[in-house]
Amino acid sequence: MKHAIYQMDVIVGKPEQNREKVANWMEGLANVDEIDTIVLPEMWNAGYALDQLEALADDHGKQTIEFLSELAKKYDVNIIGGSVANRVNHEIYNSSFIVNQFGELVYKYDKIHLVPMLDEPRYLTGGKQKDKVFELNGTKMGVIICYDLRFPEIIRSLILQGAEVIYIVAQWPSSRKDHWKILQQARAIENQCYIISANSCGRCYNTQFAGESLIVEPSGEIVAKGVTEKEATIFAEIDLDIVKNTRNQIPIFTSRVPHLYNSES
Ligand SMILES: O=C(O)CCC(=O)C(=O)O
Repeated sequence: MKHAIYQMDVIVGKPEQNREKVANWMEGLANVDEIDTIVLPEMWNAGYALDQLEALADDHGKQTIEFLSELAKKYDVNIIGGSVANRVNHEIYNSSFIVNQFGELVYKYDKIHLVPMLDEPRYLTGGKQKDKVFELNGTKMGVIICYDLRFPEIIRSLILQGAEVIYIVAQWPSSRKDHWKILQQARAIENQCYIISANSCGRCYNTQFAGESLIVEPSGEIVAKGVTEKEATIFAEIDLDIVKNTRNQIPIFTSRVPHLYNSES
């Protein structure tokens, strides 16, 4: 599966301009015909304009779904739609929409873990649905959003549902970029899966975002990486046989002893 990741400099508070940016980026992808899946970063519609989300959030994700569906059909690609501010009645979620190459919505995920350091719980509502895998081109996959990366339980849960690829969409700050890289490598190694991340770059108020979107193999090796703090497109092909081979060589999933893990505590 060939991927193109958009390490986007999101324009804060300007959903219309950001949609235009994404559409132009896709138009400019020279080899879009060969790409199976594209990946966008977190909150790419409004950025972290948290105090303006009442006005900026997409109502029931309608505009986002329509926009992504059109792009998916036009370019015949699956879209891991990053995440957007999404208003559902009186609540605003940080939601990821996944659309297949036929323009069909295959999954929606609302960010479960909200970030206290950013005051997210004041402006957003945390997801209430249990995490689930989705399928693209016959492969089971999962998606999580930024701070979720700090909770290994959520990725393990997706892996135990059969995921071989985990997407992480983020606006991760430069100040903690070591965590960004190390946590992704650790999650790839311990779950023997691909980790594919799209981070933003640029600034929002006083925060600089790291860029450095990654594709990490099940061995933990980084096979593609975006530049630091600048816009970029990262191309990489993943080989799912590597997941199977890694799981055969070090069979951690048959060595697990779950009845001895006090996982609810
Ligand atoms: O966990 C972190 O250090 C960054 C999290 C974050 O910025 C986010 O979830 O948007």
